[in-house]
Amino acid sequence: MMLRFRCCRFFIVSPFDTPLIHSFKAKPHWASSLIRAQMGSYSTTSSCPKLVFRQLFEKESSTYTYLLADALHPQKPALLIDPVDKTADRDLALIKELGLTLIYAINTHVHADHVTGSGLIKTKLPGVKSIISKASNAKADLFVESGDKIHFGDIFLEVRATPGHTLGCVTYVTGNGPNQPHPRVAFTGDALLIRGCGRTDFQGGSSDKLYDSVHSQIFTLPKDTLVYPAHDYKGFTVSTVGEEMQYNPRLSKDKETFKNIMQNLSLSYPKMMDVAVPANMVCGLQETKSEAC
Ligand SMILES: N[C@@H](CCC(=O)N[C@@H](CSS)C(=O)NCC(=O)O)C(=O)O
Repeated sequence: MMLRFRCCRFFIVSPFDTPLIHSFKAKPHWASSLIRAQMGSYSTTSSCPKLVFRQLFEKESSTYTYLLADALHPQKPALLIDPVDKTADRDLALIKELGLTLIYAINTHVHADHVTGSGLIKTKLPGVKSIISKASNAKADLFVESGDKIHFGDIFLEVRATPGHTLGCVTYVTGNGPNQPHPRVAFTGDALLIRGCGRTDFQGGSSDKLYDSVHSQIFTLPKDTLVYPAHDYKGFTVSTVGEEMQYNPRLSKDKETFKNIMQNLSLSYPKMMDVAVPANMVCGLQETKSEAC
């Protein structure tokens, strides 16, 4: 049991190198403990032999798709979080190369800026099941709600409802347990972006709800939890709960300030919105409607 736990630990590596280690030595013992504790919240380098993890990027919509699999399970069951239609072939080729068995195509919400790859993937691999939240009102094979667990091999994701960007947004968090990845990993969709958050001006968006969702469902996770969002527009790849609690320029503020910021974002509507939203309500394949979901 101990061996399995160690095997699945994400190794904490300092994002800083030697000069900071020197400065540790110059400080009293209590100060270095404090710095080490704070560093734990910001460390993002990880390794876990059991968990296959790939962050994949679709550059037109700046979308991240995540591939996860249990490499130690005989079938190597895998899932994709937020696949994009344009990069579905790339992702499926990688899955084949790695000898994984894709079982789920999962969405964090009904996206407005790109078409999901779920439907397309299902036409190519009919055994794959699509998953989305019940609250999204979209078509899929399986619907999840807060507290549900999605198992792939011996690893699972826990579902946390995080409405606010859209009504049906959820965050998927790796399980809390001795044989689960450590630190935990949160796939936050558009609820929490790195140093930002999803807009709240359409699709049932609400800045009031988003603030509550992030503070109650994400900022209550351990501070070293890794944060992987559905988009990044600034070149960031990963953050942590502790880092976003401290430095997120929107969500580290009080609720009234946050609501004011969100009201004044003045973003133009996503270019693909009129195509993407109706398509994503039916798994990304409008022409074949719900049969493909
Ligand atoms: N320019 C892009 C859309 C950019 C955008 O609005 N992104 C959304 C997430 S996708 S609906 C968002 O919430 N952004 C928050 C922010 O602060 O940027 C396009 O035309 O597709």
